[in-house]
Amino acid sequence: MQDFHHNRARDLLKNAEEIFDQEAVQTAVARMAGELNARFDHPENQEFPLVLGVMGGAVVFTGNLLPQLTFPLEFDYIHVSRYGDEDKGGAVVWKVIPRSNVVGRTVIVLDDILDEGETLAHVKQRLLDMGAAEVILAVFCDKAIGKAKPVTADIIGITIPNRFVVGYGMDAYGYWRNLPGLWAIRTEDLNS
Ligand SMILES: O=P(O)(O)OC[C@H]1O[C@H](OP(=O)(O)OP(=O)(O)O)[C@H](O)[C@@H]1O
Ligand code: HPA
Repeated sequence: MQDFHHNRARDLLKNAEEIFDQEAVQTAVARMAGELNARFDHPENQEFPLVLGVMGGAVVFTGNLLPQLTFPLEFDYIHVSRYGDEDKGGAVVWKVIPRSNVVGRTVIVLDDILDEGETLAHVKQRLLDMGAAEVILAVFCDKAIGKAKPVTADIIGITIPNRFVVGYGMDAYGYWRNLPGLWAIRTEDLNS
């Protein structure tokens, strides 16, 4: 069983193409931190935003970005999944819902990828329905899918081509969230 997954993961990566290396990723994240600091790190800005990481894909992005933010904030997480171990999205499934600490707050939502936009549209609406004062969507990558999305991100790290990617928190079939760069999976290696 373990060797099946080990070999399948290695085969996927063998045929994949690195589209953004670690340095490019880190440069993009530093720029995003700068954009957030430019808005929130002022003595006259007395906000105390709530930063919400969308688990599990945002775990790496969140861990990199947070120490680069220089203003007072509270951190929490939510857990939503739409892809599971597939390469096509389905219904949005909530695993950990937002808490009452969102009420009246400026909420900065961190996610790894805006693909079809269903997940973050759902997340944003839920936060607003719960009473968040403002929701800022910060996504590490925005996939150019060639059609309109139900939501747009306020802060974007990189725009990626319309390909299924792994790395920097993103997975295919559970594999390769741990890669420091971004790799596009070969179409023939996808299930759908
Ligand atoms: O814009 P969308 O098409 O809705 O896709 C984006 C979402 O898909 C991924 O989550 P996934 O459901 O794979 O769960 P994961 O975070 O555990 O990988 C990713 O982390 C985003 O939250
Ligand atoms: O391209 C992707 N890769 C990994 N996870 C994803 N979730 C939505 N799109 C993607």
